[in-house]
Amino acid sequence: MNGPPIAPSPGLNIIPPELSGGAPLIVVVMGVAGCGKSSVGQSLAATLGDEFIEGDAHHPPANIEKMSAGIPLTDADRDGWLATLAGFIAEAHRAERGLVVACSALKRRYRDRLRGDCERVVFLHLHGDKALISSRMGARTAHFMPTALVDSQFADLEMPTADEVVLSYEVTLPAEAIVADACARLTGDRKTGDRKTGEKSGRNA
Ligand SMILES: Nc1ncnc2c1ncn2[C@@H]1O[C@H](COP(=O)(O)OP(=O)(O)O)[C@@H](O)[C@H]1O
Ligand SMILES: O=C(O)[C@H](O)[C@@H](O)[C@H](O)[C@H](O)COP(=O)(O)O
Repeated sequence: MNGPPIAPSPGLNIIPPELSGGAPLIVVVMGVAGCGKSSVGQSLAATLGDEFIEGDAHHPPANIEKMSAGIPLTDADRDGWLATLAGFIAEAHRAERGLVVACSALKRRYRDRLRGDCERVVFLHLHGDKALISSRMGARTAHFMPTALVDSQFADLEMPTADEVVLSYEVTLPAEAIVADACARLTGDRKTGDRKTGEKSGRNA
């Protein structure tokens, strides 16, 4: 594997033993716009054989219009969107299915909302330098999110802490390295590839 080695941050990157070996986990790939949620999330879901849900596809049109116009979302704007994604997570949890969701989940209370009482939820936080993330956002074509919103994204970000179940990666790492390391930590002694492949539902349309 190329790229810098993966060094877990203290207290993070540990999947509690009670989550290893049981039903597949539900992963929320989180972080500010442009950090790599969609790229890493899609690839992780494909590797695990789980369904992938693109959170952006579930914003109401008013939220997309607001962000496109360079106006940051408020807690109220995010409320219904988080409820929708929390519903998908609860459904996967009930069915004991694995699931990967790309969702910024910037604030602690948003993450608590997404998790609800589903104990199999793990957050995968992609974090990095504002300048690097801005340049990746700027290089992206055909995306509604303007680089102008990067400051508000960082202002809203509440870094996950060790009392949350979090895998944390620097965005300087290649996406393939992040996926390989996360996959190994998430599956523990479970094997990937022998699970039923998640349906690619219309949720991402
Ligand atoms: N680990 C990485 N290394 C280099 N480029 C990356 C990495 N992850 C994502 N990218 C690129 O950065 C840009 C933003 O990634 P994207 O997945 O759209 O982020 P997000 O979904 O968080 O907004 C894309 O052009 C993507 O190809
Ligand atoms: O809560 C928010 O402010 C948004 O959800 C935001 O964080 C999210 O990242 C956008 O939907 C942009 O989409 P990308 O993350 O794909 O740039």
